[in-house]
Amino acid sequence: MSIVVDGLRKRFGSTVALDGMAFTVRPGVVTGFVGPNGAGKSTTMRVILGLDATEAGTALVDGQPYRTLRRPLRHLGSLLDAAALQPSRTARNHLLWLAHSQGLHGRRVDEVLALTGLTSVARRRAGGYSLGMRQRLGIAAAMLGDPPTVMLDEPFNGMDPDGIIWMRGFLRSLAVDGRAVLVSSHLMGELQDTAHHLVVVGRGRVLADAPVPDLVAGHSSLEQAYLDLTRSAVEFHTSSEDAR
Ligand SMILES: Nc1ncnc2c1ncn2[C@@H]1O[C@H](COP(=O)(O)OP(=O)(O)OP(=O)(O)O)[C@@H](O)[C@H]1O
Repeated sequence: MSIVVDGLRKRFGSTVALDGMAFTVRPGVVTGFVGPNGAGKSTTMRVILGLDATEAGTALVDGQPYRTLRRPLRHLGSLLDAAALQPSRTARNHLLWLAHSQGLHGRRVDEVLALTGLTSVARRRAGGYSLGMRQRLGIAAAMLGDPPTVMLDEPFNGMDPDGIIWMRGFLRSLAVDGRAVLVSSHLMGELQDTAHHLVVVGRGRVLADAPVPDLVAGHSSLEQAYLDLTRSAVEFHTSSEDAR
């Protein structure tokens, strides 16, 4: 298994962000990570990267905590926040800086620029990029280490229709290559015809974890299946509501 998350628990003050989150992400599969606002998707991804601590549970990448991996970008490429870049650097310099800081060959920079369709704008300052272009740049950075596992938080945000079509094809091509892909979204439609498997979460826990055809069975559409599953989990979970 590429990513294994088990029994994660985390609170922010009285807010329960993760309440026993547990799932696995497998190679050759696009796993959609979906749930309403505040369900705990971003927090889970931050925990996987070792950016947030938990009160309980484990998150392993290739069998190890991410922070203990010697060359982490060669194991897991991730995009959490497309806005997190140095605006005065060109996209190419941003990637070159990242590659060098991680001991990766500069040659890979031109490959990931081509992979994400950014070659013609690579010498522009990243600060002038639209959100959709920043998402592509973030994905280019995630692909620098040619990782077998890719984790993207809301990569469709800010993408125009062309970008959305490109993103869908890109995600599926990663799976065809045999990579494990975890991609979050709070809009079911974005993952239609893209994800093979869905982990549906609400209030910090897994509500369903199944192949897309299994989830759709018995519902009029995938969207309806999602709405039925998450109906009881659309409000934030606070300790005063925690009656268990
Ligand atoms: N740094 C923080 N401080 C306080 N509360 C936080 C913090 N980060 C997350 N939370 C809370 O933890 C819960 C889970 O948030 P998280 O961002 O992980 O959800 P999400 O599923 O990614 O939501 P969205 O779809 O809106 O991005 C929410 O109630 C959120 O308000």
